[in-house]
Amino acid sequence: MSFTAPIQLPGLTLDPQWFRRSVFYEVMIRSFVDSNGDGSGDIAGLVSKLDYLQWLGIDGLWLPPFFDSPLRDGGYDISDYRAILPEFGSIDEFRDLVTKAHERNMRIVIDLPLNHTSDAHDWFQQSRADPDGPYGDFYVWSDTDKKYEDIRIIFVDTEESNWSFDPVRRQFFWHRFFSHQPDLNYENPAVHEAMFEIVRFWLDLGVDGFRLDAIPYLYESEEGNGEGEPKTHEFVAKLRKMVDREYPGRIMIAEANQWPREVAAFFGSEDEPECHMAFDFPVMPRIFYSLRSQTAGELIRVLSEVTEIPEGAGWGVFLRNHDELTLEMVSEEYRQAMYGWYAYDPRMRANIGIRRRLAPLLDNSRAELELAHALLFSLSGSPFLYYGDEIGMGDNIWLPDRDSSRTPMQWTPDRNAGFSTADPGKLFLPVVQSLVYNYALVNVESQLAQSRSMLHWVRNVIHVRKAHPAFGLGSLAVVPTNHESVLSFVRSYAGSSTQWGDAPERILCVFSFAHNPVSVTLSLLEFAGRRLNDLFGGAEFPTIGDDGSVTLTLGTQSFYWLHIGQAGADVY
Ligand SMILES: OC[C@H]1O[C@H](O[C@H]2O[C@H](CO)[C@@H](O)[C@H](O)[C@H]2O)[C@H](O)[C@@H](O)[C@@H]1O
Ligand SMILES: [Ca+2]
Repeated sequence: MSFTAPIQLPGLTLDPQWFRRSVFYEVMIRSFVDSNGDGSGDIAGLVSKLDYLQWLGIDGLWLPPFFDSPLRDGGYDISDYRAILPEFGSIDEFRDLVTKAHERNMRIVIDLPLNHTSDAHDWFQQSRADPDGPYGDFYVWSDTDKKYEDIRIIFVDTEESNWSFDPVRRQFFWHRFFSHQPDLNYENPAVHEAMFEIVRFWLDLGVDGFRLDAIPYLYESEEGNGEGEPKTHEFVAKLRKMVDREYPGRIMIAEANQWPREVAAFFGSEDEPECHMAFDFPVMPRIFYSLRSQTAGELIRVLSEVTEIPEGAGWGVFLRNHDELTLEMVSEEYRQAMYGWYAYDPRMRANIGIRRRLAPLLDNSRAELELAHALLFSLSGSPFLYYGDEIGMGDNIWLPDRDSSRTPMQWTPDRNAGFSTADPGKLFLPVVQSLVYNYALVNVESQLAQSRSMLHWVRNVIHVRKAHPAFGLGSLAVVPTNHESVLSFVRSYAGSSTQWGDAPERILCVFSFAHNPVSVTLSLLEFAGRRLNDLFGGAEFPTIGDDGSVTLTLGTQSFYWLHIGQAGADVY
């Protein structure tokens, strides 16, 4: 893949591969900090916490939509792509956010739902009122709801059909998500142009990239299944060309909840690149499966599958995000097992997934939280943290839909968890007050004051990861073991000098999902005779035998990151 030289933006290091070295943080503006006491988080509030995020080691923010919206789908129902929802702030405040983030060498990636708008968008209002007008063909209209009948429904909890009848235009319109979110008609070149202009608008304001929301669903056909159809890929490649030509260095991230080969298609090819990054949906539920089943087999299987992606492209790895923990990428048998372990109360489910936060999912087990994060920070791809997970925030399953895990960030034990000075009844969502996760117990301030807190642990691991380019840029090779509960792989990177000199950096990662201590033998023939040292404290581990085997003991649900010494070296 060839890169046009990026233009250096003030404050940012010039690095065409910045996204592969970055640790990202998903922050919902509405949920983070309320600067003016109106009960809703806002841009100025986020700006006030940039120092905190920088201290944590965050290099990039992913901001879910903050545009004008009736907020019937957390902002993914946009009524004006160029306007900021007034309660979140203004364009000037957004400019200030970009400047202040860049001053800290932190990038801003914004969410771009390209597939659909809100039915309150002026385009839809004009489209339904005037079929022959300039927006008449902006949406997918039909006289019948019998088209594309094989295309699945995504929001199975609320939708019975992908078609809804519009009483104004007296036709059906197509929607892959809520019936208030009509799909745009990408068969219409004017829609392409309109979207390109919106992309340019935000790039001109200095954003560093886009998460392309629900990207597989742009086109539908009778022959295909409406997911990643050839014309969808053509559009994404065309968008990439424009971004590379006009805004080199800015990135596109695919949100495609699909199998590895289908997701990988969103990277495009060397000649026809599409996205720089794509979220790894198949690996995520398998982390949760391994934690409860005490087996590493499913993770080993997906990690062993070689999915070729273009040179320079990268995966995005995550544990949780603002949506339900989707189980679309596991078999029915595994899905049922996971519902049993993680969503024993039907209230915990949403669509095909589980609407809970990380800490409650893992029953607030520190060992499991550390193990899950150690995977997040060492798997192939850039890690995306979800706001609040760094302190083990809880959720509120009594709230509707995915609001259960979008509650206000817990900063202090004071009123409204330090999120807002508003009357508590005025908050957009109540703060978590459950027995275990009550904001008086779980908050940033108290965790800053405890050196062994989850927050300090997460920060430390982030900094260790960032000291080793193999994690961001290296390859991953699964290591055979003799224990079904153990996952092991080697991350290797030969590209640049490290604290150990110019020799390739190799890191052995070992994870035990067993609920009791284990002894495991690894087979590392290629590294016979090499020394192993712990990446955190430097402690020396058993040297790999001449036959390539090494036996390690691991405590309950624990892990190691070990530096593999150079051949013949007697120190590491
Ligand atoms: O705008 C509609 C939705 O778009 C994204 O959806 C994704 O989330 C779904 C689950 O909530 C998932 O099943 C689907 O595959 C994704 O495309 C966005 O992240 C959602 O918040 C939004 O409702
Ligand atoms: Ca506010």
